[in-house]
Amino acid sequence: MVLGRQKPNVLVTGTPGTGKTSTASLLAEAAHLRHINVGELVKEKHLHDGWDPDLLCHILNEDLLCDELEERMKSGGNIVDYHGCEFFPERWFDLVVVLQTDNSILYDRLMNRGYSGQKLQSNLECEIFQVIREEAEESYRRDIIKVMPSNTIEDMSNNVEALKAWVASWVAPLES
Ligand SMILES: Nc1ncnc2c1ncn2[C@@H]1O[C@H](COP(=O)(O)OP(=O)(O)OP(=O)(O)O)[C@@H](O)[C@H]1O
Repeated sequence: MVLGRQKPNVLVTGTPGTGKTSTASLLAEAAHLRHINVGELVKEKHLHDGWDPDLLCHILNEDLLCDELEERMKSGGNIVDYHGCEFFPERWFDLVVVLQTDNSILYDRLMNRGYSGQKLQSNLECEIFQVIREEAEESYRRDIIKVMPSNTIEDMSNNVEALKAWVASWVAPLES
């Protein structure tokens, strides 16, 4: 495998509301990595095919997003934050973090954000059925996946500390 990056790329994924953006931004600061909030990037650079009126979100154009990210990923040192993971090239990531939140806690977080109806329901089901965890396990090697609880602030700070230590001990794989 030819990689050539001097810092690792980390994917932080999980159901909306599990704490990806909060965790990724703290980790970026702690480990001196670049945080890429995919939802924001998609809006900012119009990497979508319009608006989904049922789910009330942009319809991601995966090809445009991957083209946009390719160069940044080559140089390494990125934390990518997104609620999906199966369409990114596997070679981009050295670590895939799946955040998980107990359903009653997630319910409160999503309600606080004003989610309701189908959007609330589909996100809660996504977490109950561990859709993102399965997606990660089908898309990446098991040994690079870390499933982490994200129920409390203490969980978040433990996760950031553990991930910061992982980044500090990361050694670039030998190119061949
Ligand atoms: N581990 C945690 N403990 C307590 N509160 C948390 C935790 N993780 C996230 N939160 C809170 O939950 C809300 C959602 O967090 P955040 O925006 O980071 O989630 P997200 O997974 O990035 O969501 P989205 O995919 O919609 O962007 C925020 O108000 C945040 O402060």
